[in-house]
Amino acid sequence: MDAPLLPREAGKFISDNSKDVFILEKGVCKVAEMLFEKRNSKELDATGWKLLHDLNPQTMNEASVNWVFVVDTLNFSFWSENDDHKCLIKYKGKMHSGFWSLCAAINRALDEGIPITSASYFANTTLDQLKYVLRSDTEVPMPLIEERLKVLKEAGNILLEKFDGSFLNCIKKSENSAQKLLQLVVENFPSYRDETIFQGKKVAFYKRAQILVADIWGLLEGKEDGAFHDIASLTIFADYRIPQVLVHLGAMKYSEKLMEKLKQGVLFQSGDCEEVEIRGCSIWCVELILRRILELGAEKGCINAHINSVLIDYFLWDYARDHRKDMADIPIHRVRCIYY
Ligand SMILES: Nc1nc2c(c(CN[C@H]3C=C[C@H](O)[C@@H]3O)cn2[C@@H]2O[C@H](COP(=O)(O)O)[C@@H](O)[C@H]2O)c(=O)[nH]1
Repeated sequence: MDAPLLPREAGKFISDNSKDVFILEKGVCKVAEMLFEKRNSKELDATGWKLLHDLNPQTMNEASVNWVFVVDTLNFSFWSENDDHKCLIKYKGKMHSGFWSLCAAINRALDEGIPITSASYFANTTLDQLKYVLRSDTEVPMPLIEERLKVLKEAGNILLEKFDGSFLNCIKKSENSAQKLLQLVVENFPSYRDETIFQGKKVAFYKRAQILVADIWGLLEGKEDGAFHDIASLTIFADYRIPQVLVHLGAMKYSEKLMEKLKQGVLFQSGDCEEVEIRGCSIWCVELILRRILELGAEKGCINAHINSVLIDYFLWDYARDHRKDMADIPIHRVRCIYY
């Protein structure tokens, strides 16, 4: 089959043909104005990736690059059926949930002398070793542990065979292009091929591949090997938090039928039309928010060309984290998959 629509075009196509998810222009403008006011803050700057998140590696070196690769290879499906019973991981005296529980587990393992971010180790990890590394401090384990083992070992063996065991070698082949690195990741690492069919067209979200490129950009602060001249070509990373916060902020809305299913906690399959519409409309909604931010800049004579969908994503994702209680009335869509 021919090449898929890439995330931005996929988002537009899905939004143009969506039946249960809608983008609200007034909400798009309101979110754009909120972000425009923060255009000079650390929250909308590449350095925020380290400055705002102490679990992220703070040193720009090869070990940190491989830390990002391992974390983004495992960066999926942290939600629990019951929010009162979920995997929590304690690290340096603080309890972490969701994505941050993964980072806490990786850092805890490294502190214990387990070389979990070295390809020669994680390519040959056993199920028991990975269960130990990702062990929860509650009775609820991290979801999809067997799938995590499979994708981690697969990625480790490919990294050893094709990139001499280091993701930095893959980055160097990208010649400072985010799109080239994205393609290298998707072509070489099968678990990153986040693609599906929507109304007869093949569409790609590439959520983990895009966030991997973005996190490398953040780690390296957009400098040297991380100086991607086309970083603005990436879209948001279509996960289950961004849609929730876009609906909460009034930029997107669900049909009554879909909202009812979400409230009932219906388990969707990766590729279901409602799931694809939620992910695709989220992408296109943020593209419209970005477009409005740039219009505001032009209208007010202040160019903020540095703002892109990656920084908007990071801001919205962190906003969702900080406003979890305020968003309690907006359910996430539930899918168990290795893509997000
Ligand atoms: N769109 C988007 N999705 C993101 C992230 C991140 C972590 N990125 C941080 C790391 C460095 C940067 O500083 C970011 O702050 C995880 N996820 C996704 O969210 C879900 C987990 O949610 P919860 O259960 O609440 O932890 C799951 O699908 C996971 O894949 C992001 O940034 N954007």
